[in-house]
Amino acid sequence: MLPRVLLCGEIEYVQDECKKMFHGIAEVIHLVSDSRSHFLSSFGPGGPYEGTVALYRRNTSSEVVGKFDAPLIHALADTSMVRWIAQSGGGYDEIDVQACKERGILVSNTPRANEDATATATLYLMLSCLRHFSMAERSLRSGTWKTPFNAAQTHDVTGRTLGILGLGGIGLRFAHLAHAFPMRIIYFSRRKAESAPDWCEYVSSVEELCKQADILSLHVPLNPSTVGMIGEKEIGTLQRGSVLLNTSRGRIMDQEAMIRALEDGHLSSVGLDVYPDEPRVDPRLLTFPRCTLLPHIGGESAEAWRTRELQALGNLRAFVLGGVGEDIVPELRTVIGNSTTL
Ligand SMILES: O=C(O)C(=O)CO
Repeated sequence: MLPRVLLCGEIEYVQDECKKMFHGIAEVIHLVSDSRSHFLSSFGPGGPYEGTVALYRRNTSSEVVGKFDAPLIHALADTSMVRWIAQSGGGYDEIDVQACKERGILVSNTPRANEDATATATLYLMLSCLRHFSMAERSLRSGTWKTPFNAAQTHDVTGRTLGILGLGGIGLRFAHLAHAFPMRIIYFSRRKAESAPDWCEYVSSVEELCKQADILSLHVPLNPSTVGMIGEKEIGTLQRGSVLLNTSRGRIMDQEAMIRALEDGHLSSVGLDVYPDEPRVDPRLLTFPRCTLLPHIGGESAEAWRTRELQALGNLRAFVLGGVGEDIVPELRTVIGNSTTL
C-alpha cells in the first residue's frame, strides 16, 4: 500500500501537477471530516485517513478541524503516522510548532511564494491611507462624487519616512517597491539583514523605529514573542498623524491601543489586511472612513497561489521520497534527522 498524503484544504491551481507529483509514490486523499472529532478519529485502522504520513494544510481547514493547536497535535501524534505538515502559506501561527517539536512532527511553510503579492498589497495600503483612495472610490460608488473626500487631509509620499518592522522576504520586497518613491526607508529586525540595500537604514530598536517613522509597516511573523509587539507605548512614540500598516497578522498589534490612537487623532489612518480575530472585524474600525481595510487578501494573486501550492506540495513530495522536505520552519530546523523517516 502506498503511503497517503491528506489534503486539509483543496488544491485549486495545480491539480494536474499534484497528480503527477505523487503518481506512483503516494496516494493523495481529501478531507472528508465535518468535525474535529471525526478528523482525529479517522487515522486508525479502517478509518478514511489510515496510512496517512503527511498533511497538506490550508488555514481554511480550521473551519472544520480547528487550529492545529497542542491538543490536536498530541492527538494526531497518538493516533496517526503523520510526521510532516506542509502549510500552504508563509504564516504558520495556526500550528503549535512547540507541540510538533515535542512529538517529532515537522512543519514546512511556503516562504517567498507570496512576497510580491503581500508587498504590493502593503504598497496599495500605504498610498490609499495617505491619499484616501479607498474613501474616494466609496464616495463615487455611493453617488456622492467627492463627498466626504477632502484633499486638505491627504498627503504625498514624498519626504515621508517609512519604518519597516521585520526585513524578511515581504518586508524587503516592500522596501524595494517603496524605494521607487522619494522617501527615507528605515527598518528594524532582530538582527541586521545582510540583504538590506544601502538606502535601507537599520535602526537599533523598535522604539527608535517608531521615533523616526511617520509610516510604520509590520512584517514580522506571529509567535509568542511578537504578540502585541506594537502597543500603546510604540504607537505613542510615533509622530502625531502617522500611518500604520499591517499585512502580517492582526495580533501583532494591540487593537485597542490602535483604535484609541485613531479616535484621538494620534494615528491619521491605518491600512489593514489582517485582524486579531478573523474573519471578525471590530465594527469600530468601520467608523474611520480614512482607513483602508482589506479582508486578508494581501497574499492572494493567481501567481502567488500557484507558487505556494507547488511549493507546499514539493515539500510533501520530498518528504515522501526522502524523509525530509524543504522549507522547514525556523523553530524546527534543529529537529531534522529525528523521527522524520517513513
Ligand atoms: O501566507 C500567509 O500566511 C498569508 O497570510 C498571506 O496573506
